[in-house]
Amino acid sequence: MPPSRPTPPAPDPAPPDAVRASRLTVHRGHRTVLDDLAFTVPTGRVTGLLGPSGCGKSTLMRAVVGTQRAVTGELTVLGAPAGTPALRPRVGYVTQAPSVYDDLSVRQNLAYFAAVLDPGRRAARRRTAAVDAALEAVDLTRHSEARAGALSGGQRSRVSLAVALLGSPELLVLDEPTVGLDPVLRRELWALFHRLARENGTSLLISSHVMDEAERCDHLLLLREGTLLAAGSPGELRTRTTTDSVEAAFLALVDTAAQEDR
Ligand SMILES: Nc1ncnc2c1ncn2[C@@H]1O[C@H](COP(=O)(O)OP(=O)(O)OP(=O)(O)O)[C@@H](O)[C@H]1O
Repeated sequence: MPPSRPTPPAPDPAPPDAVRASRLTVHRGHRTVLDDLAFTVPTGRVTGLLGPSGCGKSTLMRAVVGTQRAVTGELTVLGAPAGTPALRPRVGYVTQAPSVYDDLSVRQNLAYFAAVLDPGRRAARRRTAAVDAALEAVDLTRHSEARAGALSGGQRSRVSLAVALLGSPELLVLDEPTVGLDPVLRRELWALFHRLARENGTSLLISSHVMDEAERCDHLLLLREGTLLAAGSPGELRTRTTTDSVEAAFLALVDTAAQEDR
């Protein structure tokens, strides 16, 4: 009888999704701003949240980080209900308005937030290392002594991003981080996002209303007027709609949705 072959080890189970939403609905005033959404944000990937201005991207992000009121449905973030206090150090959030102190230098800004996250004299060395690493990640080492108020808009938003990177969050939620940046800087930031996903296993949820940025994402959530038009990789969306760009796919999906509504 031939010797029996050893059974190959079972493949690693896929990690649970970083975010899972079902029946997610948000009312603002008398309006339904997000309407019955179901989606996932995969772990360790770059997920783009794409859609025109006013479609609800910022509202969805606020719901994920737990700062949005009147959220109903199920929304699980890193295995816990969105907004659970224990999630705070595990989730980094950068809003559209850079939150930096203008009268402090770039390094002082980061040192301040590092001290809030990791206080105490004994952590001083660890804080310096974290600040240096964050400065380097966003390519601001050369400007570390500059006063934040004297930086360009793009540099200021990179300071905000560096603050969000300080605690090495498992999930990074970035609201239009590349808006107003020149194409070279945009390319560098997208390279950084993919490096964080690949090397650190960070999950990133990044909003943009610029469709060509969609092509840079691993996974996409296409939002329109508070509803989810489609989700999938750029390739899947192009194939599904027999188009050759995510922008064309988006338009085809809008047309299909309009026909279904008629
Ligand atoms: N306080 C509010 N009360 C009622 N409706 C609001 C309020 N704030 C925003 N909205 C509406 O909610 C909708 C979604 O806004 P949101 O900021 O989430 O969109 P967005 O896709 O992030 O837009 P942008 O890309 O312009 O930032 C918009 O139509 C907006 O008019």
